[in-house]
Amino acid sequence: MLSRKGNIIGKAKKWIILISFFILFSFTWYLSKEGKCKLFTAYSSWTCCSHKIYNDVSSYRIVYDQPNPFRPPKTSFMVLTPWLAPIIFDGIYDLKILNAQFHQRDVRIGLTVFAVRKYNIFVKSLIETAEKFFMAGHKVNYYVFTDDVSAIPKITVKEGRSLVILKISGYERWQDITMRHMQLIRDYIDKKLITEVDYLACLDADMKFTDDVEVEILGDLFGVIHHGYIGKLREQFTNERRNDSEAYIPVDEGDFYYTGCFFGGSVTEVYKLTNFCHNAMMADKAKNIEAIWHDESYLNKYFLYHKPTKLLSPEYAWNYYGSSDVVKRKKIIHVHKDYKVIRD
Ligand SMILES: CC(=O)N[C@H]1[C@@H](OP(=O)(O)OP(=O)(O)OC[C@H]2O[C@@H](n3ccc(=O)[nH]c3=O)[C@H](O)[C@@H]2O)O[C@H](CO)[C@H](O)[C@@H]1O
Ligand SMILES: [Mn+2]
Repeated sequence: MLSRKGNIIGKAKKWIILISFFILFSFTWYLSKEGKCKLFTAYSSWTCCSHKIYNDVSSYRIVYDQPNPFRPPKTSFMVLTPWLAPIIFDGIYDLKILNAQFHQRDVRIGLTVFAVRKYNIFVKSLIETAEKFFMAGHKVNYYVFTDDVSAIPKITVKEGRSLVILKISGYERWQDITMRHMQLIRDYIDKKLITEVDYLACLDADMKFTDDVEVEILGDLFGVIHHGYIGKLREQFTNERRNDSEAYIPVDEGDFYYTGCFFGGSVTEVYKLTNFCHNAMMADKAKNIEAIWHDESYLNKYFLYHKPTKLLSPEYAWNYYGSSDVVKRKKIIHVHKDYKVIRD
């Protein structure tokens, strides 16, 4: 009798445990669906949104933290210019939202790099780090312009991405090499890129990616605030000050000083920018003038009167040594180089 009773209790216990598990599982499933439990929503949003290309809004949903209007994400530096362009710092955006938006549009992104003469040594680490950190999960084409195709090593890129090597004739002077990339980008947009990509990012060769650089940078027109001039007065900017140059900027004008090593935007806006810079350089050349910082000076002139719609913080073009209170994550850095040797 006793053993039978014990048997019944044992069976009941098993059922109770089984039913409890079932209830617990259903409850957590419900929470994950409703976005009420972080652990499960993190898992479900990762499985549904990471690195896939979606065009149909109804086929997925994204779950993310609600923005808190009383908790601005950054208070130590301006994140909105007076012309209402965001200044992109780590922590002010949610990539889940941005990736979903850009995947919906199935965007194609081009990255141009010029590697002429000795600068081809930078290409391998630039592309390899880009494969790790640049626009993960999106369609990317790299365009490497070089005078020596055979010097560019074979680099395998991930599915959905391609590496295009383009032969160009180099220039004697390094100043001409760096300045002429405006013309070459402009002409190649006209010839090919206008139908191949939606956005174009133009980067110096002597750089490498050290952290994620994703769709947060994309917009109609973007420029990067030069790390050396972040808190400087406009009269301290190294703009061109000769008023007969097309790059001339008076001392009482200027918002930020932008670096020449990284800029971009929609392919049509980059066309306008490169066209302006090239024409301005040619007009100056006819007057026997070369702006103080070459293409960077013309770029600063363009950005003064065609203001970028997104400004990237110096996280996106940091030097290989120093640190800063403002910049927490260095996403792209300059590679150390011996100027005399490399430009020789
Ligand atoms: C961070 C920064 O302020 N960058 C600017 C500064 O950079 P840098 O001093 O970093 O100039 P740089 O030597 O990197 O030259 C600019 C780019 O031109 C290409 N190149 C140059 C020389 C050469 O022999 N072969 C070659 O391919 C290459 O892509 C290189 O990255 O000054 C340059 C000209 O004054 C440009 O304005 C740069 O954008
Ligand atoms: Mn450089």
